[in-house]
Amino acid sequence: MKKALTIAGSDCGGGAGIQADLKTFQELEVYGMSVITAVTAQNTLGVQGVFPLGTEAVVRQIDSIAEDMGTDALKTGMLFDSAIIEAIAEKIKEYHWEKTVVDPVMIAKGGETLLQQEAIHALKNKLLPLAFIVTPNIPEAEELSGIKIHHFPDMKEAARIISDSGVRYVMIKGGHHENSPVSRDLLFDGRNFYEYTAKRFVTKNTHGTGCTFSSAITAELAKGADVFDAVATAKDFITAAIEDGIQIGNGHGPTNHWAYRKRSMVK
Ligand SMILES: Nc1ncnc2c1ncn2[C@@H]1O[C@H](COP(=O)(O)OP(=O)(O)O)[C@@H](O)[C@H]1O
Ligand SMILES: Cc1ncc(COP(=O)(O)O)c(N)n1
Repeated sequence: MKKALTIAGSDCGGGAGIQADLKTFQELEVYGMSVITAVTAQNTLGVQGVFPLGTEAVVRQIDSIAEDMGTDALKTGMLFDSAIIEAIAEKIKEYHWEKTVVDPVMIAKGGETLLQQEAIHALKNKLLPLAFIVTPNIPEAEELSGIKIHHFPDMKEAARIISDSGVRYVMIKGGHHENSPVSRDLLFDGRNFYEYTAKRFVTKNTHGTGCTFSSAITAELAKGADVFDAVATAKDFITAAIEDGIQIGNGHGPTNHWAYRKRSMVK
């Protein structure tokens, strides 16, 4: 069985972070492992507390996995600060991990900070050069590129700038374009652009969409898919998960990780 690792924050509410990643790995039939960078107290209403674990705890978890089991692909999510990012970058180099998906989580949907401002430099300069693919949403792409994204052509310009950091593929997610009838994501390979478009659903149950999407890419890469097939499957997975989103809690409910497999069983 292929293995996938997530290095991210815990969401006790189960919709985002480590919990969303492991559910996605399971649904896509890879063996899931996790390295926790921070524990959050969180629910569908927002983030009530953030408790980082510190670099030693992160490094020791990575070593435990690498020295025994290894992994076929990995993703990073919430990383909290530059010390944690630098420690992870060193480990990715040490273990020659090539299939690294970086989801540059910065701010929760409710506006709470999940990455310190001081860490953005380390993310760009230490982690992105080691990454296979980076998956920013629109505000994250603005932060990484330094330009404002108003329209689709701006996404292309931002992707070009982010690509200069040395990452192989840039995938900018269009989920934040709320007035569009479609959800249009853009992949850039350093030369050409590829669009992944699906129906946009009007729903408030979008907690964990980015985590779920990037972990689905990771699972597919672990199984040996190329980047285009991995992104296409991840897009189908997240679209189904959003369409069947779950009304749990009083705020932004989670997506439904079971929806994709349920549909393929019905077919
Ligand atoms: N309302 C929606 N309907 C359909 N797809 C969506 C919707 N919101 C987001 N998506 C898709 O979900 C994925 C995650 O995007 P996004 O929500 O922008 O990420 P993040 O959670 O990091 O902000 C992308 O493929 C995006 O196009
Ligand atoms: C621990 C943790 N990691 C990431 C997110 C971002 O979630 P989203 O996927 O909705 O952007 C979150 N809210 N909590």
